[in-house]
Amino acid sequence: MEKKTSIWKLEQSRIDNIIELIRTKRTGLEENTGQLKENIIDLRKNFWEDVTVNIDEPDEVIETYASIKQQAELLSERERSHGQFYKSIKLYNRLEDSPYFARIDFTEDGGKKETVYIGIGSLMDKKEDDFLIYDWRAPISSMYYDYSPGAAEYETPEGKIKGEMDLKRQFLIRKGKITGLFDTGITIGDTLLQQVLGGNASSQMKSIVATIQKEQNRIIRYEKDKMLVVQGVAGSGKTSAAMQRIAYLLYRYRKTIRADQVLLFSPNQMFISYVSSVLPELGEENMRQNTFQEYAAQRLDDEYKLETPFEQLEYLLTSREDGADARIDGIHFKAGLEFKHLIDEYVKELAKKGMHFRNIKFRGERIVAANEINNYFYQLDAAMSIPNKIEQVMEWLLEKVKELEKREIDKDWPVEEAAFMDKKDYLDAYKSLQKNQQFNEETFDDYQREEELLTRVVVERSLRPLRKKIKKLKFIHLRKIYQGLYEHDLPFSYPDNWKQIGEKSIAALQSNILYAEDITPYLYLQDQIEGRKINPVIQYVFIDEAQDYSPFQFEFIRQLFPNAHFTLLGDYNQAILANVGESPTILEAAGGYEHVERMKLMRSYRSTKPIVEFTSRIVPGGHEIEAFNRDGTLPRIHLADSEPSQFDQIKTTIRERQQEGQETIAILGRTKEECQHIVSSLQDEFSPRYIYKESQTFEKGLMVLPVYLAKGIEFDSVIIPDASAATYYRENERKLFYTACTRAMHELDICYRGEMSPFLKQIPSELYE
Ligand SMILES: Nc1ncnc2c1ncn2[C@@H]1O[C@H](COP(=O)(O)OP(=O)(O)OP(=O)(O)O)[C@@H](O)[C@H]1O
Repeated sequence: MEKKTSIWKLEQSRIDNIIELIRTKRTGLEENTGQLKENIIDLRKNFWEDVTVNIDEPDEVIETYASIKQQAELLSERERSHGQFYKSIKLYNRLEDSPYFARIDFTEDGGKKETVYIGIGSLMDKKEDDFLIYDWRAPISSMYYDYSPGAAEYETPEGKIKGEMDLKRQFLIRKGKITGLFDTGITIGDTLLQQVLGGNASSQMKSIVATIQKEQNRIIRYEKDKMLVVQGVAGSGKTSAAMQRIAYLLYRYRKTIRADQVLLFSPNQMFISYVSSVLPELGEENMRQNTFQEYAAQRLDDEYKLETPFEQLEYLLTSREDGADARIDGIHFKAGLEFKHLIDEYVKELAKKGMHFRNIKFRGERIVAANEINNYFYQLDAAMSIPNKIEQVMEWLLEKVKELEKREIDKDWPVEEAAFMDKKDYLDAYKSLQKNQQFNEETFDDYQREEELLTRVVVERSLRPLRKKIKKLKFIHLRKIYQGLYEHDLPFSYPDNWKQIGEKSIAALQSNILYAEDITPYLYLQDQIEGRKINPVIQYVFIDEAQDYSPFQFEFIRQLFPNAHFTLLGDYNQAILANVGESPTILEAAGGYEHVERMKLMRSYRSTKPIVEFTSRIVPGGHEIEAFNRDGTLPRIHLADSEPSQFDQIKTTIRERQQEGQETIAILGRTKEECQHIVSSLQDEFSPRYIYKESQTFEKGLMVLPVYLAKGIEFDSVIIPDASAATYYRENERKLFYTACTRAMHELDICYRGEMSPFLKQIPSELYE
């Protein structure tokens, strides 16, 4: 005890010294930042005074250019330093509160013992000679995550460093004071991890730097192959590892990669806001985040209403209409790469025949007929690619518009419209004429000339939207071309009910709805015709919940980012979207690519041991799932004999959980309809928050939401309102049920009526109450 106290005091006094140094450094920096800011303002104000502008002689032009460039470089260098200072100040503020979370003592073979303190950022001593704190991402820090005391090693750019680690200590420091100190043995302090995981759910994901596990650290620091595929069980820290990996990459390649060159594909909007605080907490800027849906919507310019994958799932969970089977078959077929090959074949056909174009109209009159465009297109050199031909068509149409412009100027309508021009438009037109030096004060009263020039402006303006449309290639009738896919008989093995599949899609398209399963193929076809849109800037793409992306969709994304490294994370047991059907998910199928590294995460950290033991029985192969050793109560299954008593049961459960202090309680319904029903029956007493749209964020308290919106998120307590055999019985909903149950961190309650779902029947009764 005596020893511990003295260690504690010693460590605290080191922290006190460090905090003092942090404060001194920060004050110095703040003074410098202030000066720098003034300096930047001055530079901006006097930018033109400090450059020599002279453009009369060619030599002087070069000199002027050099002078401007030099001045601009100076300014941007100062601005960069300012950004850097600002970042350092923010880091000091965080370090002042909690300078580090770990210490390791390491003796390199043949070297001296080194004491390494690890925190979220690094700190040098006064003389800037030695590290007082190492960044958790520094090579030496990796030993903290990878080894227990004993022989240890770490990689550096110069090679492996081996030695002996004889102390591994963890700290909990808040407001500069040690509140916990543990010397750890075999794994990274179970004590600390126990404490962290025992806390309440938060509406924002937290960083896990202090307790990253060895298997997670491999993912975070992986650098070799272009593609990393992680299959991890529910709650194994996939998303957490992904976020730490981004922070790691931004540090490791800080000279070459910026945060906006990293893109994370997220399952929904709620998830986007859930993870958005992790990187700022670590002192990094957020990466770009997008849902695939958002990306598609941007590309399609609001031409269609896009069905979301969640609406598609709702349809499948609830639809009993005729033709639903055809749609399901269509969803599965269109998810596969075979459909992509089919489109490739179709495009080859289109090079010969079958394109569709739209009439070009102006003021209700047809200027160029669709078949004229068609003829022009097909008389172009057959060796040219379709996108090249399209470009030629565009140029040709723009020429036609020019001719049209000349004709329209002589008509009456522009004169009439010019007369009704409002004052502002009139002045704008006048100014633009003056700018083009077609006009001056003396000639302005020349009425005829004024009229002529104004009509020209009127015509040019009226033609602007048409020109824009042509440049955006809107003369291609993509919908019809896409529909043509169902009409052609290409040498391919179509599903038997291809015709019915086509009818469903076409009916939707004609009402301007693009089904979720048609979005990727539609965009892909568009790219083949208009030319592929690629993004060469993005260096790292992360796909979370990757099990829900179809192989076609993944291939499409891969081609979109030709220079990127990919990290895919997911769990095939949570493949709840209809894309995949019974086929392997991309986590399993990504094997077709070269240079892929695969990793597995088998241990679940989110839920208590009893919950993991229970939920792992729901899915095949679940015996391989390991639970982190965190105690808790057994899940409870509640039987009711009628609907009212089932609701009473739910209410009692809510009250109990609230009394226990569970802050975030989620009732996860199978469909929206079920959720609405629950919300209305709980309204009077509990006023739960109903989350039905992915754009909503979640907060602490009691909420009701469909399972698919809870993807990737967690709650202190989860209540499954109805797990009767009449509700959950279809085999293809097993994963949905599993996903629902694995959202629980501390408590899981399942209600049912009559017979229990077959997914529950197989669970040994000693695993629940
Ligand atoms: N090393 C760790 N230290 C502390 N907490 C951890 C660690 N690993 C995971 N966790 C916690 O476990 C929970 C689950 O993590 P995360 O959401 O990253 O898992 P996931 O594999 O993405 O889950 P799912 O597939 O079920 O959505 C989170 O609360 C996370 O903070």
